[in-house]
Amino acid sequence: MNHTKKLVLVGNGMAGIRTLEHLLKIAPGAYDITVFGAEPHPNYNRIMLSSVLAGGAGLQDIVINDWNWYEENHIRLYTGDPVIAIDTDKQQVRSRSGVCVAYDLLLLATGSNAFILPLPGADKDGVIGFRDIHDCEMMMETAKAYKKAAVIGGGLLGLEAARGLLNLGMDVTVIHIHEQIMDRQLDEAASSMLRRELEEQGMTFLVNKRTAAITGRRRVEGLKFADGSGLEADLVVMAVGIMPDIELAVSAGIPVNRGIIVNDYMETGIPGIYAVGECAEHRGITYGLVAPLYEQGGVLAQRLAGIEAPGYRGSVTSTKLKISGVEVFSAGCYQDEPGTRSLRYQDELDGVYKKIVIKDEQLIGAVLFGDTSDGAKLFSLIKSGESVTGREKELLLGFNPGQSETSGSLVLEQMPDDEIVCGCNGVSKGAIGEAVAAGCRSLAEIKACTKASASCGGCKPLVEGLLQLYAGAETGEPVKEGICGCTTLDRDAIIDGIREMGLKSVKEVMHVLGWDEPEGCSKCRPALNYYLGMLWPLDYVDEKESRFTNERYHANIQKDGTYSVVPRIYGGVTSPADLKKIAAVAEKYNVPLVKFTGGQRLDLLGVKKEDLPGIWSELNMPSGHAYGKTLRTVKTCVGNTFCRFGTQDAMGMGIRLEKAFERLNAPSKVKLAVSGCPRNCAEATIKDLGVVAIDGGWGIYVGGNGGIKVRAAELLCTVKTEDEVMEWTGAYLQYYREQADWNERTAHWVERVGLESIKQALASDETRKQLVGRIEEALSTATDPWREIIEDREQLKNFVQLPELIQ
Ligand SMILES: Cc1cc2nc3c(=O)[nH]c(=O)nc-3n(C[C@H](O)[C@H](O)[C@H](O)COP(=O)(O)OP(=O)(O)OC[C@H]3O[C@@H](n4cnc5c(N)ncnc54)[C@H](O)[C@@H]3O)c2cc1C
Ligand SMILES: NC(=O)c1ccc[n+]([C@@H]2O[C@H](COP(=O)([O-])OP(=O)(O)OC[C@H]3O[C@@H](n4cnc5c(N)ncnc54)[C@H](O)[C@@H]3O)[C@@H](O)[C@H]2O)c1
Ligand code: SF4
Ligand code: FES
Repeated sequence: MNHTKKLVLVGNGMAGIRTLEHLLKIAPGAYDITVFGAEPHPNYNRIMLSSVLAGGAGLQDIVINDWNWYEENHIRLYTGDPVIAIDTDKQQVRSRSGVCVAYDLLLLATGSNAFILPLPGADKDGVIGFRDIHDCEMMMETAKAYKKAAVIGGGLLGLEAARGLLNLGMDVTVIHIHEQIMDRQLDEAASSMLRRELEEQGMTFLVNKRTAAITGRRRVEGLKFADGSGLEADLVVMAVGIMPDIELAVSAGIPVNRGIIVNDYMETGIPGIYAVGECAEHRGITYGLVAPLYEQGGVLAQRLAGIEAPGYRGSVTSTKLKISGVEVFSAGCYQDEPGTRSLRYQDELDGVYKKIVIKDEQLIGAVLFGDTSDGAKLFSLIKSGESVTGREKELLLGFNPGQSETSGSLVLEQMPDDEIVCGCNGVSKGAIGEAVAAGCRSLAEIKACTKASASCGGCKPLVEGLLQLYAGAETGEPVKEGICGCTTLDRDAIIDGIREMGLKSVKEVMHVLGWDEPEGCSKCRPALNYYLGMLWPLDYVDEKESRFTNERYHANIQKDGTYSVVPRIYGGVTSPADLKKIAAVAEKYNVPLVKFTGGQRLDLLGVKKEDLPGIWSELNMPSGHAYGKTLRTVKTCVGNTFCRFGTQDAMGMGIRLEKAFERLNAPSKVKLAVSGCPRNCAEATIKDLGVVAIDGGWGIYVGGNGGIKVRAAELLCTVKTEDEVMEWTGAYLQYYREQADWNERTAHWVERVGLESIKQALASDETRKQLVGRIEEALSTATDPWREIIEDREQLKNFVQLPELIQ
């Protein structure tokens, strides 16, 4: 007689199977297990459906446990056969096909259903939710025959669906009921930045819109809105939230509210029946993300294994939007509320926004846009609840291992071993440590071994940090990692690949070098665009779509959506004629603010996009490139032309440098300055390259920065003549162009590689001449972008309606 207890799991999804995985580990053979799944598939990673739709993964890639797994673990599996009744007295379940199975313990993990708005016409063909493989396949089929997609709901799911449909070649409109998209995860600033970015990717948004009806005959033809307007659509995807699937529980008399009510041990109101996952309601909360569901699964597995352990207390959640090219992270309480203190950092140039919310000395929430690399560490701090007093700056501006006692590496070191690092796949810090101990030495190997970072990718920085912590220290060498989550190749490998295989476009690089994400992301696309331009200066045609907004519009976008215009003023030396032109333009276009910049330039702020070409044309001055990864300004003092202390002509030197290197395409922005004596009024020693006059010559200083982390420039060399200044500057800048990572400022680069190595590289006359030759070649193809746009009707269309074109 078999005394093994019978466990029946209803729901072959992520939470239920995760619970079984745990249970099999801690109590192998304890139960005779049967699983019923309504879908005709083995257990798969639902999260990855977004990647499947977007073309980043195939259905075969998202299976978590294949058919063999069930067999190997002696699990009886019924797929495509939902349980339709539970007899709680007889303790047995019955499936749609009539299979009856008795249980000692029953586990409900039925997940959720997509919420379909009960609108007139919601039953038409072409109206679907986005929840399972079937929905995904249906969208992919529809995209082959139809063009216009409408996604109702601008939340995580709606936006990921919209991105996928764009990749499938459809025109996509997202209809959102509120003003701000992702209003459940983001504050106003981050939401606006996200919307702008997605609009640039090709999405159209209709906000503050309430859908009233779906029109068409058998198949959907359009939407009608409550305000009387309408939209044509061949496909409507509803992504307005989810409803826990409690139908079966209700029919069995199990107590429910929004979800199936459970206690801290996932027990329902009926003894012997448990619920886990999205269908379960714990302390009044139902969850819609896997991390908390995996936590529930862990607690339940221990309960089923008879292990005494603390119960489930509820979870703080974090989310990351899985759209390549967009970095968005949100965790905990992200809105300002009474008793909370919010700190914000915004960098309009690089499109970065960060906000942290503090209450009673603890970090309780964070929103990151543009740079989410600290997301996982902030999330870890939110969960730990430790005091963050005095660490606000570090939290907001970024963890920097080795900088302080409270640095990022310390956060990782102090993290308990059982803390989950990868929420999507339930991988703990300890498991990463074990993988490294077993020989994993790259993110790809850790991914293959543990599945950490294989889904949303939000944990990649944390996994990389742990890899560095465990393997970096052991080997004494930094671990080489991919330039972003789309590839495992580092910069050097990519550059070698491009060179050796003669690759000539961003797409080709991603294809030939085996990118995981076929479209790349906001990190790798501009980096590849830069590397290709640097390697093939004469042939490569710059890919505008791989550049950031500011570089595409050749103006700095401001927080209210207007732009700023900074004409080039060489060396900061202007003339009455230029000043008159600037004043006339500012008056004519009602420019709200005219301001001197820190680099001695005049900035016209608050300009509307459609006025840009007109202003550029009437200024008739070159672009000051105040927006790009290029030479920005050469600041000068008056030097010996007027100043009684001056020993050299600082203005002349500065103007010569600026005229030689303007329009230079660089890994990051480059600022120069020239001072006429060591009093250094032009602050040359906090610039990327500063030239300071000394008696009978010049000192050239490099690697300075006056930004977030002030760094004093270091002396590269002293020279006698202006020509030598030109040669050393050219050689140094070209060496930086060739060696630095994309987006790496000179200060970081010099710190990383060490000044000595740069001095050595530039020591020989011959090498310097070659470097100068190459920089001149690169500069020979540079044109003035403002003029180029004014003279190109195609490009002008991005700014103004054709009838208004400036000739
Ligand atoms: C496109 C998409 C992207 C997502 N991205 C993320 C993300 O990036 N990060 C994140 O954390 N979360 C994400 N989620 C949410 C995440 O997938 C869910 O939270 C998770 O899958 C829920 O797990 P579950 O086991 O509770 O439910 P499910 O995975 O839905 O599993 C429930 C299963 O039970 C089956 N079932 C229902 N009733 C019965 C029955 N009577 N008999 C038998 N079987 C039944 C269902 O068919 C289903 O297969 C995403 C969801 C979608 C749809
Ligand atoms: N990257 C991720 O973490 C990820 C990705 C996809 C899905 N998910 C999860 O899947 C579940 C479903 O996602 P979701 O985005 O549908 O849910 P959601 O509740 O997060 O968002 C739904 C959005 O639809 C909007 N909305 C509601 N009614 C509307 C209407 N009538 N018209 C237009 N907009 C309306 C809401 O304001 C909300 O912003 C969630 O639990 C989500 O967390 C997570
Ligand atoms: S740096 Fe020297 S030369 Fe230049 S303004 Fe100052 S004192 Fe005069
Ligand atoms: S947290 Fe999503 S893949 Fe790790």
